[in-house]
Amino acid sequence: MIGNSRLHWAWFAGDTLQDAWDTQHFPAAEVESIIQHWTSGLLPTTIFGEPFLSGYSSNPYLPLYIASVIPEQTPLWQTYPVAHVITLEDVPLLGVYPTLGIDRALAVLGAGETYNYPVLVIDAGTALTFTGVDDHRHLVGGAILPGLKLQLESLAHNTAALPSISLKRQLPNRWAIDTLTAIESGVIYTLLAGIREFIADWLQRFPNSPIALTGGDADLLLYYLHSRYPKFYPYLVTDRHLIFWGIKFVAITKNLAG
Ligand SMILES: Nc1ncnc2c1ncn2[C@@H]1O[C@H](COP(=O)(O)OP(=O)(O)O)[C@@H](O)[C@H]1O
Ligand SMILES: CC(C)(COP(=O)(O)O)[C@@H](O)C(=O)NCCC(=O)O
Ligand SMILES: [K+]
Repeated sequence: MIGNSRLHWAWFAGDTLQDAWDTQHFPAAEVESIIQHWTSGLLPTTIFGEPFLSGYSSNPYLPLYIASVIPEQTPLWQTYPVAHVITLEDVPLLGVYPTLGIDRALAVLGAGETYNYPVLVIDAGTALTFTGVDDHRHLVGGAILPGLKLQLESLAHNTAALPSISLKRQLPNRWAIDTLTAIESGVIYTLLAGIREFIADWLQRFPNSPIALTGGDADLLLYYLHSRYPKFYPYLVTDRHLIFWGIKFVAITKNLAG
């Protein structure tokens, strides 16, 4: 999965997830040399210090399923001889609109297949997105806002006095009396209040629907949500692999591997 912040990798043997990890984006020349390694059977076990297809060393023609929200990066990986690019047409959801992000479609499909429909996915990635589908796999809709890191970075980058901060696993004082806590408080409590509204509205329409959290900030967000809104506890799950479950479903049902 080519996301806006980084690449998300999963290695499947049959339909069993063996390993999952993230790497940075690679420049074109680097991608070319990675693919050369794969196709020549010389598989590096680490790239830039990240595990990379570790444990996998025999068959260089492992099929590669690609989903991407960065159009320019997709063709770089398509030079691999058994690359399959997953597009919205491959995803068995009804009522999608043409520009819906493939990550959102796959995550909500993966969530529905794993936790049942109807389902709401909250993806706390570069952007934070809500994506809901009903029990007929029909897209209800969703929303997009800047993710946690993006909110913090945009404050730091567009002001003279505000520093760049990262969030801790602890709720700040709402009524802060220092700058760092004031930023934390503003971003966290506003985000949580907004998320609460979306969840409450969703549960009103679809009582008992599971709500699946994914993306780089899912664990932190779940911690905050549990602390602030314990009544949502029974509905919330975190699953970092929703998109991979979606890709697996598409790959198996469409038999994309041929
Ligand atoms: N090592 C990391 N690199 C980048 N982002 C990270 C990392 N660890 C946690 N994060 C958090 O994950 C978020 C990005 O989520 P992710 O799901 O990786 O994004 P995307 O799918 O858009 O590439 C960032 O907002 C950041 O706060
Ligand atoms: C909203 C997104 C930027 C989220 O990307 P991410 O944060 O996961 O990298 C991506 O799903 C996207 O480009 N969507 C297209 C617009 C839409 O979904 O309506
Ligand atoms: K853009």
